[in-house]
Amino acid sequence: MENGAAKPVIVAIDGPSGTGKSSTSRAVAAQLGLSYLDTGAQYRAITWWMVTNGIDIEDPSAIAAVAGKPEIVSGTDPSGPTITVDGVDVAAPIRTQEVTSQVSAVSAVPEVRARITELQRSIATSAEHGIVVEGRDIGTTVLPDADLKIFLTASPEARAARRSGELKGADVHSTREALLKRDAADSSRKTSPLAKADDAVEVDTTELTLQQVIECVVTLVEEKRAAQ
Ligand SMILES: Nc1ncnc2c1ncn2[C@@H]1O[C@H](COP(=O)(O)OP(=O)(O)O)[C@@H](O)[C@H]1O
Ligand SMILES: Nc1ccn([C@@H]2O[C@H](COP(=O)(O)OP(=O)(O)O)[C@@H](O)[C@H]2O)c(=O)n1
Repeated sequence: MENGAAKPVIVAIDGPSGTGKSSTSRAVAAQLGLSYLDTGAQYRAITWWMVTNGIDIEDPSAIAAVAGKPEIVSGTDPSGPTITVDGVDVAAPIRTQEVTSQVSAVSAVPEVRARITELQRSIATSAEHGIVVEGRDIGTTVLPDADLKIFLTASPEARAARRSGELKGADVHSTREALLKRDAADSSRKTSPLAKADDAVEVDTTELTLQQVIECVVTLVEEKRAAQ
């Protein structure tokens, strides 16, 4: 747009675990003055609530029955994203092994996805300057009309090495197995599985530095904006 504020731009970044979605999305949003939404944190938050309230994670109908109860609020400033459940800051507890190992089961429940998807759409449409939203089904289901869709990939070895680097003391082999198990569950669920949208740009980050991935995505966003 000439002589005015740029039209809000919506960027969807999807891909499996450890491909660099969070780090890339945050940096791109910060660099371009956009909001940032980590949708995985929302699924982790609802999982944390289920675990904390003693809901049987093996029972999808028990999860479905209470999916509407917790109030999840996401702060979308890329320099300090936040997440609360019923007013409690859960940024740390949602990263525990306990939550990580249960999140795929909770996020496969259609009532959970419907609730969280609605929340994601309302956050995305109210972002004044635009937003980078990262997850598994953003380009396919949550925001199919996003201005730009990116699908990040990397070899399982690279992803496991990155993740075990973060989790001090975790060995690469067991991290790789856990990560592949979660990918398989996320890719095979019936409702809105992890998938590349037909019109997404695929970026294999195996041999790229984080900085190179960020630059690549920033360039793609700028090209889109220039063409609008
Ligand atoms: N291209 C890259 N090269 C090396 N390390 C990376 C790269 N991209 C991300 N990382 C690191 O890998 C880890 C996982 O990245 P993250 O952004 O959390 O991935 P995701 O959100 O896809 O699970 C982080 O420690 C991050 O700094
Ligand atoms: N859009 C999304 C985002 C995450 N998720 C679920 O939430 C889990 C945690 O996502 P995450 O982005 O925090 O995962 P990692 O950063 O550990 O890869 C995934 O394994 C999925 O089960 C989802 O189903 N849909």
